[in-house]
Amino acid sequence: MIIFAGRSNVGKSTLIFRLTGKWVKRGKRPGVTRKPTEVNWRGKIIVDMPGFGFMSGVPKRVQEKVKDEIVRFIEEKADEIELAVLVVDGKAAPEIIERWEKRGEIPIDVEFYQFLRELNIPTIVAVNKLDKIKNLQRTINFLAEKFGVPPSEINETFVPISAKFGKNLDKLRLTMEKKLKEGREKPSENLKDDVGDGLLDSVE
Ligand SMILES: Nc1nc2c(ncn2[C@@H]2O[C@H](COP(=O)(O)OP(=O)(O)OP(=O)(O)O)[C@@H](O)[C@H]2O)c(=O)[nH]1
Repeated sequence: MIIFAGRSNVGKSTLIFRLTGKWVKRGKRPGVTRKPTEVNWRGKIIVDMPGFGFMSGVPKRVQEKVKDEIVRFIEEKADEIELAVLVVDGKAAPEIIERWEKRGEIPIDVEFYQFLRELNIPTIVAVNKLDKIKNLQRTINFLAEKFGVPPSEINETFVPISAKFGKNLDKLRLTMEKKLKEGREKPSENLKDDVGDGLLDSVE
């Protein structure tokens, strides 16, 4: 299972169409609460998650509910999810992140990325709307810093694309295939042992 997630209106559906040739959520009105939509593609299930974050005309209470449902879905399916593609609007994301930080809140994209990594789900950030980004390198570096991605992992994590204009999608496909092949990081078992040891140490 591969999931596509991101704020509302970042271009998730356009991207899934570009990659799979399948339209998800046809005829949907923006901001309408809905369930994750699944399509079959090359023997895999592709899931388009509902958009999270601000949606014009949607009460905050509903937005929170959507977010909770997404989190629950991912936690329940964590073992089945081989890859997550977090789609961000490369033009809007830096401004939104700064706005949230100024308010003293953790930006939802940052929170979401870290949530996926905590679940050990391999994650790619598709930096969409490349056609509108003025300084690409600066944007990527900014996002990497905020998401806590070390410089050595930037290339395999952030892929600038334009879903609408079909730009750089080959790079995204290759990166997705690479991550799928690599699978999950294995050290979680050792990590668990270490954590256990640490706890025992402190008891003794
Ligand atoms: N300029 C530009 N616009 C894009 C690009 N990709 C998508 N869009 C536009 O962004 C808008 C939202 O695209 P959708 O694919 O519906 O976005 P979504 O993330 O599925 O939206 P939700 O259903 O709200 O979650 C549409 O008007 C798209 O045409 C891009 O690369 N560049």
